[in-house]
Amino acid sequence: MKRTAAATEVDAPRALSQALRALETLLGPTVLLDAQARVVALGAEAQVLVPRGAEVGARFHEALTGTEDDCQAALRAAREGLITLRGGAGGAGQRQLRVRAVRLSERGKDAGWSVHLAPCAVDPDHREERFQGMWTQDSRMRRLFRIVEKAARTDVTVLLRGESGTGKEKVACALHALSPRAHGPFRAINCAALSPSLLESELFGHARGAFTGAVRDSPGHFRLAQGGTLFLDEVAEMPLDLQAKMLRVLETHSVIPVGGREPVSVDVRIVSATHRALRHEVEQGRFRADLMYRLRVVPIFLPPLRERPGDILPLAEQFLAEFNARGGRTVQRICARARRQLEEYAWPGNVRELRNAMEYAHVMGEHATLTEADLPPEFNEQARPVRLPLSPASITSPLPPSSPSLPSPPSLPSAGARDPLVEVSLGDIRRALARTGGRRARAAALLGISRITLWRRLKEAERDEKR
Ligand SMILES: Nc1ncnc2c1ncn2[C@@H]1O[C@H](COP(=O)(O)OP(=O)(O)OP(=O)(O)O)[C@@H](O)[C@H]1O
Repeated sequence: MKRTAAATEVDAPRALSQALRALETLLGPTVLLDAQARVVALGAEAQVLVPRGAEVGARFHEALTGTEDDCQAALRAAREGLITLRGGAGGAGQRQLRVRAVRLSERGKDAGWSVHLAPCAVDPDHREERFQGMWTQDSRMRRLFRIVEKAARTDVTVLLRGESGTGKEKVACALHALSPRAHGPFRAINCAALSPSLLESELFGHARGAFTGAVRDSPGHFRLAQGGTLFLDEVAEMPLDLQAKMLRVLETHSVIPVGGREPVSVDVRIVSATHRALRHEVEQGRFRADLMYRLRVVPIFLPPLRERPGDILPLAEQFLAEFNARGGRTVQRICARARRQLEEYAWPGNVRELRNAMEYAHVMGEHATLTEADLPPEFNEQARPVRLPLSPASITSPLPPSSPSLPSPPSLPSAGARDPLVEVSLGDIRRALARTGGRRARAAALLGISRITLWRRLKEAERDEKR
């Protein structure tokens, strides 16, 4: 059929508003700027976020009521930036927007920016911190570092709780390194990795002839850690009878080696870790309450990586820089699609998994740009665990301008039709609440969960945080 001129004519304003709607569905509130950083168009969601001065033709910083420097920096930044708004919505003082600007080009020339916004509460404490080999820009983690510094000055027992790979051993090392015991030894033992009898002799030592194969005396970890710190990893897995002996050691500051009679004095600081809630283990009769109280004078909870999404890409880039320094391939950037996949992934293995994924991608890829094809197989599997695409970070990974077709949109599930593989983290809930101005019903609908589930999840989190 021959096309008529009318049939091929494009209704430009309509096409622009449809494109903006699609961008906002995929990436959140969106503002398009020309090459002089003047507003060309605002999506409906962006208009809600920047209600004042948000006129077409306005300069970006005027539209956002942010400082020119902040806005220029955000436009130039490869990573996302924060812009502090003056006289935020309702005139209620200051607000911040998390911003990522994507440069657009046309026939090799700068054509402006697609800017993606996410509201965020003003965090006066927001900044990056490197602490004892750990990096973060998350305020919870930064508060945790301050607790570690205080606890390190004393000999109090510390119980670290967190999922695998969140950095518990790193924190245990920090507690040692910052303590007056830093000159002494740091010993670590994994209570889940040994049989009960072996664990006892590894901890308390044994006398020659105590059991078949005990051909000589062995000091055990307590004595080897003399004057230093002993890190009991996976302490919840310790068998009950050994828990009783451990309690006695903590009370008497002495150990009796297996097969020995005389107690030997020990001067050791104990730091323990577990991925379980010890209180629950106590309730279930699997852990002694008295030992729990002895071990957790200072309890410290390490948040999972999915609850600090702002750490994902910077950490990924730092790991890549580390692998670049080893030689071989040099990765200069991560492409937009890979960034988005990294941000949306749920990271069940936390920072360790992120580090391993970057090492895999560094080895497998061949070019200066790391692409989604370089990522480990689980990223290309349909059923990969994903976070909901609500995080400020996840709205910020745009499609490359040259992308031939739109990827299937990240599925914001409809109410009652949740994919059971999609974990709704506390972070997702907080971001949904931020996006809906605190309206729980709307946040629940956005997340595809019931209001009751949202409420219950918040209560659980409050309880966990108090522990
Ligand atoms: N904030 C961080 N910055 C940089 N690297 C980190 C950070 N947190 C953890 N890592 C790295 O992640 C890896 C796992 O950390 P670590 O062994 O301390 O975790 P864990 O919670 O003790 O894990 P598990 O419970 O499985 O023993 C290590 O390579 C560590 O260096």
